[in-house]
Amino acid sequence: MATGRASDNTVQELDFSSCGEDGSDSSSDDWETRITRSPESICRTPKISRHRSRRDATPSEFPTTPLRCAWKKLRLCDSPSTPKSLLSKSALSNSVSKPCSSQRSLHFTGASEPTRHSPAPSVNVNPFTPNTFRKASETLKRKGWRSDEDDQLGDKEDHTSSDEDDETFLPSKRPAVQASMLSRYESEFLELGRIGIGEFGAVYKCVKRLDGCLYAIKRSRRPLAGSANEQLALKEVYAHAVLGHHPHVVRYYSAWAEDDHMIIQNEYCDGGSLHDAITKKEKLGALFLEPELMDLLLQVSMGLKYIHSSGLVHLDIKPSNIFICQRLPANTGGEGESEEEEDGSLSTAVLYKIGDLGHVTSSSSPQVEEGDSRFLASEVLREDYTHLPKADIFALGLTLLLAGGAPPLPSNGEEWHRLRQAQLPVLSQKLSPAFQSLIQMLLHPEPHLRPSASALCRHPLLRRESAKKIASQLRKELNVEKFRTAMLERELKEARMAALSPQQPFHSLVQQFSAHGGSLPRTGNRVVGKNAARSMSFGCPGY
Ligand SMILES: Nc1ncnc2c1ncn2[C@@H]1O[C@H](COP(=O)(O)OP(=O)(O)OP(=O)(O)O)[C@@H](O)[C@H]1O
Ligand SMILES: [Mg+2]
Repeated sequence: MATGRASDNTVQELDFSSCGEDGSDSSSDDWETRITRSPESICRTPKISRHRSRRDATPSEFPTTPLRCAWKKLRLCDSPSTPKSLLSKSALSNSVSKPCSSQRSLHFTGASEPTRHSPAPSVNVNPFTPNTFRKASETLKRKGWRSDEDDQLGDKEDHTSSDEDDETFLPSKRPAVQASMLSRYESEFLELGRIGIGEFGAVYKCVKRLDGCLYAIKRSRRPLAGSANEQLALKEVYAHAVLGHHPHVVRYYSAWAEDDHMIIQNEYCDGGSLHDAITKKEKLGALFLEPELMDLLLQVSMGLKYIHSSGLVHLDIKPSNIFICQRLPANTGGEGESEEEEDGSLSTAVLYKIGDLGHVTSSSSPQVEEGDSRFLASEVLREDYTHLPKADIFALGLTLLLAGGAPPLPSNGEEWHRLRQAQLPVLSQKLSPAFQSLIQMLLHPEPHLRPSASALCRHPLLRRESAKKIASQLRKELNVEKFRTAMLERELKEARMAALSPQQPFHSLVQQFSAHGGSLPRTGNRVVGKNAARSMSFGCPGY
């Protein structure tokens, strides 16, 4: 998997500007030749190669597949729509392949009176976004980013995909592109940089001009019409649309077709993928330790439980398809997280989310497109689909091994088979026997003997670890509260003493308390610890 900064060339050469049928494919070809394949994406079993050739088959071999028809119908470049609305709209109209006049009238800035020849829309600042991004947005606002004169903006090629983007990204300096020339992607999003490349496509970090929030926009690498790739693309969209929202599944917002490529707008996960996190730790000579592995296992099991209970299976669970969201302190006590509270993952610093639903299929009537061969359960290779959800459990077991320090997994050969015969690699850390045997169960050669995702969510070992974490979090919070109370008691005592002293005039009392950043002690309904900022200003040992 390749991550990193979007090179100047890449950004410059992307051609999203056409939404007509007759858009040239040359940009796509350039695109494809520029892409370096991820190590994960090039590992396939011979069987998968067979599937691959099926995918790359000519249109005539798939003349009337429903998916093909659906794809054609998706070729709209209209106002923002869900796939469902796209489909229903397309059923009503035959004019879908014509350049869309409605798109020309899309105006998001509100900063100036939109005209037909207005430049690219700028980006709105969302006051409700988390601090980091808001700060960046406000800085930009101060710099006059959202001015009427978009040609004052900085160079688009200055954008990178680095973490500093959140703090310092600059908007694009567009040549005098008229809004009427913009694709939906361009008119609705400001691209900040490329964040990853996979088998299916490239993923870009973008800010949506209208709501000012970050999104991960995935664009298929190859033109889809006429190839079986459209089946994969649509699978991902269908799965997302059916799945709805879950804290451990990457959230889907929208999808549309543009210039014969599928574009999917997903939640942006600021911690990147688990694969990135493992690589980063490896470089530092570190590993995911047992409590972290348990947390990972519990959280991904929750996501899988949700997917499986919806009658679907993922079939491509692996570190590069598990995404990380760093939890902001402000979120930890928020409402609307009851599901997480129930599951016990509220106390964790990171949220793991299952993404990349391109291989999802129904467990009852499966159409299997195997994922990465390194994570493939042997029964799937044998085309035994009777316990498909357990194939996800198997892949999760291997994912845990990798995070726990196992050497790289084989994509075929003797070693591949040994792993599927309960012969696990030696890890570079010692795990407790209980956890070791749980991992062994995940990788059981007999799929029906592997625990289900639901059983894993209830597993005492994982629940205990999660309870320990909650207890430690609560202990920390209790200590902070104790410290605050102690400070308030001290202030109260000092105030009482000062009040009792006959020499001290009232105004000096006021001065004394304001010097402490405090307030006069009140009789009545003082809420202890309410003014947290004041108490914390004395400095809290250990925090
Ligand atoms: N929502 C997201 N938030 C942050 N980064 C993302 C997101 N989606 C994808 N990425 C980045 O882009 C890379 C490729 O994404 P994704 O897995 O969706 O594409 P893919 O083409 O299906 O890849 P593969 O076939 O290798 O699984 C990921 O490994 C990750 O680094
Ligand atoms: Mg992927």
